[in-house]
Amino acid sequence: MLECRNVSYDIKGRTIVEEVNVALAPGRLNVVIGPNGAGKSTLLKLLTGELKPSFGQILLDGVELGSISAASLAARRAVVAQSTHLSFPFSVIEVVLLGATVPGFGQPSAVRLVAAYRALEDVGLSGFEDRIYTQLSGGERQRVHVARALCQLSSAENNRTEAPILLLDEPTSNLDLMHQVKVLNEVRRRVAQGWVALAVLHDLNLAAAFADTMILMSQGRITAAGNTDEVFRDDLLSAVYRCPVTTNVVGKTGQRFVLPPTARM
Ligand SMILES: Nc1ncnc2c1ncn2[C@@H]1O[C@H](COP(=O)(O)OP(=O)(O)OP(=O)(O)O)[C@@H](O)[C@H]1O
Repeated sequence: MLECRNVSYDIKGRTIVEEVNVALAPGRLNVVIGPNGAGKSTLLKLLTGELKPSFGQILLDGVELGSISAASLAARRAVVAQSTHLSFPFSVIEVVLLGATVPGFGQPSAVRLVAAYRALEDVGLSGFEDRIYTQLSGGERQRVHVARALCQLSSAENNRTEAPILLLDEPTSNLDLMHQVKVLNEVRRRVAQGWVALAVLHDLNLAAAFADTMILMSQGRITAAGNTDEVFRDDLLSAVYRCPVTTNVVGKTGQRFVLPPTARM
């Protein structure tokens, strides 16, 4: 269980995450939505340990995140950041293996290599192993980073007793529809195996299709959290996004969706 207890984060005299309480349990895909500047990435960085809360606590299985060693944390949780710049001409397989070369893993390299090939297959990049990362398209690069995170957690799998934790900041922002679905299906597959997962997504319909729990952020606070029906309310979304939102339900599946206002005018 990864938990935020009454967490606030201040920078330059401004509170950008305020009194957030979240408990991420294994076996559920948590999706954070909200407008630009709502504090989503900051919350994710607090959950990764990259930022330290100004107030409150981030706990991993009851232990303060800041007191866990970098190596233990790396064996347990993987992060896909909103943007990652790599300027060296690494090959794709080298980038994916970066995720599994954290000191202390103690795994034979063959295990890591198999995990890396599998992760690339999972994100639709089989055959890209020897391509140069800097020469890939934006969507291909993004999928390499998802593969790196999956490889990191799979490589550490053998000596694991606790649930792996996957934290993703807009992992599908550059992906076409098929790859959005592919990547989120792979995340869901891990969630079904008991992983803890949280993804920040901007696409509300993608969020509704894949989330077990939606967390709606606005102005640094959690405005609503729950299943899609609880969060996808016209009044709530219209107020938070400052734009008239009407939600609908797909007849056959009952799945909620949002149309951009212009599409209905
Ligand atoms: N290092 C920083 N210094 C000053 N302000 C910051 C810093 N990091 C974030 N902020 C501000 O905090 C607010 C929240 O930023 P954050 O990146 O968490 O938003 P977000 O919800 O992820 O937005 P987006 O959807 O645009 O990615 C923004 O107003 C941002 O400008």
